[in-house]
Amino acid sequence: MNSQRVANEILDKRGARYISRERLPMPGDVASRGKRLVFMPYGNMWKWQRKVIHEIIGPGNRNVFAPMQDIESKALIYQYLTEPDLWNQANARYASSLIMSLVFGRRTKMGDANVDRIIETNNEIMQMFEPGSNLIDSFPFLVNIPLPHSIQPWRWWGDRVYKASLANWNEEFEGLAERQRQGKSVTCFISEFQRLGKDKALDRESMMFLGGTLIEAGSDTTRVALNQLLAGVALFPESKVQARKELDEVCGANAERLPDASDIARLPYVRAVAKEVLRWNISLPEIAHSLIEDDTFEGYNLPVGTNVIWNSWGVHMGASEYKDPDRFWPERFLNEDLDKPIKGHLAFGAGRRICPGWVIASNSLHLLIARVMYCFDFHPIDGHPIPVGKPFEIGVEKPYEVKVTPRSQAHADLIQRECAAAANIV
Ligand code: HEM
Repeated sequence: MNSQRVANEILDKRGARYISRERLPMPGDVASRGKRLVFMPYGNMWKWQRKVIHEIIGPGNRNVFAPMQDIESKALIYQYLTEPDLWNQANARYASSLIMSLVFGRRTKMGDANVDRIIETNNEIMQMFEPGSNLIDSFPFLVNIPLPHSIQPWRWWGDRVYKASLANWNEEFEGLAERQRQGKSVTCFISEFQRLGKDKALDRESMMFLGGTLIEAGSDTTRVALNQLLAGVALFPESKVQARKELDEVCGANAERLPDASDIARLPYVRAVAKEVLRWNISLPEIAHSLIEDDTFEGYNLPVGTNVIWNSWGVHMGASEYKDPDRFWPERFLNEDLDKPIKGHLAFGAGRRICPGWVIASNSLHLLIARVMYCFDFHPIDGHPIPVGKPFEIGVEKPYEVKVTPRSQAHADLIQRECAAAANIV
């Protein structure tokens, strides 16, 4: 699907039909045993898990998790101030720590061993998406042939990733159980899940996959969005000037105080930046939906089982969809849909499989953008042009070079005063 019009017609308006996922035997069956929500076909288990996620981290509970967004964004800007060259690792730490706090109630530092292992297995899952990376996604019938394990190399890889994922998540479950025994646990997705008795409905392995999938789905995406922000502001500094007009009005032109969550309603430009960050030079891949009954669309016959996918780069960077698409220009989102974070782009997908973390993700972005744009300047570095016009690399290495500096001494002092404690992760 090469336009938002068609994607919305199909995925939104006819969403109940386009609700399943493309069958990907390697990441879905072998490496997940059908238990990773992202690859799960439509059915009772998928419906139940989506409902529980909505209940626990949906719009009704946004305030429960707001303190985590507050403390992690403070820790991030403190790291920008004190270790500016490590901005990429700071972004990764922020994203991992936020989602880990949300799911297991545990903050994480740079170089956290289990986070690194989780990122590694997640990268392997992403590699499984790449065309030609494995035989069974091209020839799915192979997965059902009872061949000896020794002649199925795809199973060696898939089984290893499956076992590694479970071992990583088991460590988090054990850690949480220990904190609960010691009376040191904080409210998080899994503790709410247990409090509501939802754990009674799932075997332990499925519960581990549910928690683990949230970690996987919520960390890289947030990190990549942050990388877009820094590049967009560095290349198009007029966005910073506009953002600061409203930020200075609300928080003072001389670093009087940090923006906080209660300011966001008065910061429309910041909310527009969040949408532009998700659109501009989009780097994350899309995931196909699959049709559960026959359909016809504008002359095409689409039988049950057809996979449909939106062309994320083509839509978001296409001149037929957006004026001057290469320009990081948040003003384009200052319209009647500004307060609908999922409208005007497809970065969270669409329809019944739309990202269930979009409320949390949007709130995180709003607070972060307000604080980062209020306090920091970003500049391209001579001899290291920021490569736009194709998606940034989404691996853990720096996708580009950028210079991070505090906006003024007063802003640096403000960060020292208000954020040092948040960066002290024990
Ligand atoms: C900037 C941040 C994020 C972006 C850009 C993003 C984007 C996406 C996209 C494009 C999809 C596929 C949607 C579709 O098929 O229509 C998705 C699915 C998903 N996302 Fe996110 N996401 C983000 C953050 C999060 C967070 C914070 C969480 C968890 C708290 C999360 C959990 C999930 C899950 C569980 C799925 C699978 C849904 C399903 O298959 O039914 N995401 N996300």
